[in-house]
Amino acid sequence: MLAYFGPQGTFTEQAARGFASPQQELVPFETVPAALAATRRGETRSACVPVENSVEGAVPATMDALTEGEPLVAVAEAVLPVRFSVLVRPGGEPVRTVASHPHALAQVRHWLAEHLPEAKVVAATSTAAAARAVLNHEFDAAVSAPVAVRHYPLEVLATDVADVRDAKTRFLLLRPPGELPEPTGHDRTSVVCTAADRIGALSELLTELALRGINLTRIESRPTKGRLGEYRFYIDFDGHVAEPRVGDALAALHRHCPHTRFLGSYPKAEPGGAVAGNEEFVAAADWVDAVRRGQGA
Ligand SMILES: O=C(O)C(=O)Cc1ccccc1
Repeated sequence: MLAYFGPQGTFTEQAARGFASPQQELVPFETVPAALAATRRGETRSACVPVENSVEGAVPATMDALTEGEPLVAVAEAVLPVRFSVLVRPGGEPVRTVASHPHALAQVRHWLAEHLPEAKVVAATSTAAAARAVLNHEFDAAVSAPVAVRHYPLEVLATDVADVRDAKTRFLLLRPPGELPEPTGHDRTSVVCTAADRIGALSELLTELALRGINLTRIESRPTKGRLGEYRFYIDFDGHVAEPRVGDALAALHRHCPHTRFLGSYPKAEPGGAVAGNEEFVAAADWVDAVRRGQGA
């Protein structure tokens, strides 16, 4: 079974369908933490959740849920284009309220100001929860994934709605720690580190990556929810933990931040990124191994 951030008809369901095997059952959960909790309890084999959007940035619920509770690791990622449909009840009632997930609302602000300027904008737990609420007469319109109209008998007021063309959302497939995906040569590694509150702490972490020719693909900070000014850093970079230099960099991050949590090494959904040769790092590690065995100098 595969848990996903639902209900039926979310963008996350579309991503989950891409991850699922044909016979695998998909189970919707109302929130990201609930989907992850089901996987932590072993009720589902994996969970699919959104992690970041090219326009609105990180999904805080996912970041927090990945650091709190038992560890989960990403084994795959998917990147989906995001275009919205605006759904209403059949009958042409005036639209006084419009609801959606905050990430969706942030991506259609200009469209709403132009086409529904009088409507009050309300946050919902997901785009599909907003569609369901429209059906239940709680709101008049929902900004939803185009597939939502297949699950909820609503009418399409507008399609292809997006302030920014080519917006994309990245999703992760998460499992309890176990066997890691094999390295493919175009992988990403994700970690979260709680940096010490002292001068240069973050720059030391980033330098460990730079020194090894490792390309940073994302860095986000979130408060630890403890002391004001204490942060966790979510760091994504190119490479797989099985590669000597990536393993080496992770060990260095752990030396700087004993509270480093490994969030996975998995194939990148889209090729690209700065590529630095791995060969010299492999050759150097082999040389050290030979020295240790007394067979090199
Ligand atoms: O609410 C959904 O449909 C989700 O899957 C989260 C989301 C919201 C907005 C853009 C992409 C994903």
